[in-house]
Amino acid sequence: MNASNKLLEVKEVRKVFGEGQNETMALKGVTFDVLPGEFLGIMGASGSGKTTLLNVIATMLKPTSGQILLDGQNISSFKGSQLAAYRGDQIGYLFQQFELIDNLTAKENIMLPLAIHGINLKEQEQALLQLAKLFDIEELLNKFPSQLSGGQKQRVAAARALISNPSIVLADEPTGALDTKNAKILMEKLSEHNQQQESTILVVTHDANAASYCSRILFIQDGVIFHELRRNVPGESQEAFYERIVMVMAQLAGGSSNVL
Ligand SMILES: Nc1ncnc2c1ncn2[C@@H]1O[C@H](COP(=O)(O)OP(=O)(O)OP(=O)(O)O)[C@@H](O)[C@H]1O
Repeated sequence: MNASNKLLEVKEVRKVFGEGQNETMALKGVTFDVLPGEFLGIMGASGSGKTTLLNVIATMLKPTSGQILLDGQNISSFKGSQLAAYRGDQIGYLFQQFELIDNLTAKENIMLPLAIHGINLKEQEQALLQLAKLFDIEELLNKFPSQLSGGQKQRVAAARALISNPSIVLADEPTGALDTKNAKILMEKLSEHNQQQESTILVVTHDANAASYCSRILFIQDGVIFHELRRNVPGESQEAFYERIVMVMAQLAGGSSNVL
């Protein structure tokens, strides 16, 4: 761990797509830190820059300017094997549409990140079983994605994101394709993992219910962070935090600047 104890440092990150008349400035100087063990939510309207932000952290996009440090190391400068190691070992990614591989079983999908990196799968059985228990998918491990419900698929995908014990899990609208009940189950399980294993999770979401499981929420609008909510723990119930999130969202939708 670096001296500052910050896991992730996002510094003045800008991202411009296209040029001239087609230019879109998706991120206009975003700065924030993530501490180890945080469950951080990123909220904002459609087109506000949430996915772009997640993708520059995941190194799927290169920032136009600014820096992103993980454990003090500038990830934007990573190349070759260092970049592959960052993507493979340090990051777990959870997608809205699950992105499971159809012709692999649930177990094979979960183990895939380890297999790709030549890790001895036998030695990881214990980790697999723990995650399968947490996400309640023990009975589903030998099934193929086509045999699973959406909620089950996303819990398999969550186990895959966590199996390599990444430094940070990046989740892009992980409840976006789920019904209310399955969204709640997924967020409860992620929250349990975050609290028990002190995993660090960054989740982009439109959904105030999903966001209410987070310990802190950054609101992004037009490519800048303009508001932050922190759950007051201990003391504040999830319901009370949810109410505060909804209030900020309502003020923003109404164009009010009272929250700033
Ligand atoms: N590859 C791209 N080329 C050009 N413009 C892009 C590209 N990706 C995103 N943008 C633009 O950047 C801005 C931010 O997009 P982004 O996808 O990050 O928003 P978002 O907050 O994730 O939206 P949503 O909630 O709808 O997914 C938008 O104006 C979008 O049109």
